[in-house]
Amino acid sequence: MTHPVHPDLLPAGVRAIELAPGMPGLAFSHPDFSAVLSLYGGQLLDFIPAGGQPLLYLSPQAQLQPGKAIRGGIPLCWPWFGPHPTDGSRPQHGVARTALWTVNAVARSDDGFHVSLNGPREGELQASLTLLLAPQQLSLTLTTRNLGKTPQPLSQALHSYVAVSDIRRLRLLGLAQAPYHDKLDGQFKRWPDGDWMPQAATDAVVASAAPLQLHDAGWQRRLQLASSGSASTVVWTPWQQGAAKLADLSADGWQHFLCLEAANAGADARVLAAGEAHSLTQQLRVAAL
Ligand SMILES: O=P(O)(O)OC[C@H]1O[C@@H](O)[C@H](O)[C@@H](O)[C@@H]1O
Repeated sequence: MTHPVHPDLLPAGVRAIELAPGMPGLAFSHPDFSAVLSLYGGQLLDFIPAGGQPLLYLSPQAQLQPGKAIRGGIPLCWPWFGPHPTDGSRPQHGVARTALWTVNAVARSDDGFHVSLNGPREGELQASLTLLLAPQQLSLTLTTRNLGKTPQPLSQALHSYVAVSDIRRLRLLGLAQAPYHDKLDGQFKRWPDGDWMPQAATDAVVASAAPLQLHDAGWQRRLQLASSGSASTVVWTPWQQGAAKLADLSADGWQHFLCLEAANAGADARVLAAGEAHSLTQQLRVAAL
């Protein structure tokens, strides 16, 4: 395969790679971190602070195959989150994660690497993505523009698979008392008070975009998550029984991630007016516990 990005256009520390046949990517190497971005899906797959544990979980069983979604990293659910609102034949979580994205620009500054990608067009909606990969921190902004003449619905998520030492050794702070839709039983509930410790399968669309902290006792690490352009957060873990139904997760894979997704989902789905653009951002920062 000829890589879509000519190596001469890439700054020092960035390499054009092929993740699998037909799946081009970029590999970033910086004194303070390394990262891998798949152009298939516009999906950041890996981000590892130097000498530290990975920030993102990528399933060793992930299928790197055109037509399949990659299990791990930060999949982009766009321009609908979950099942298509009216057409059950369309793919779960939209079309962005199985589309080939193109590189608009890659630059290096004192902050780190700045990447801008162009994504698919679906109907009248056009996607683009910017990433900042910096020491101890990454930030993604998914922008949607309505190129048409009529209002267009949009729901989406930056579906981050946060890598963890052991899901049973976590405390999540920031969602106490927030209303949420429990997708497992269809009920509307309130998030429990105090710190939350995952203890069972969870699939929640929480009506909150408050900053989150994830304390990981096993890795002695604190992750800070913040978002903008969002009023909803999705918290998902399949736990053991749910994971057993996912062919692209190993038997113990569920123990090693918690999905914390900056979203426009549920009641937070948007309608973009003709010509309007909307940006959804998620920022993840690592600190010691
Ligand atoms: O298996 P997929 O399509 O990547 O989806 C994984 C999960 O993604 C979450 O965001 C959804 O809330 C869950 O319902 C879903 O099961």
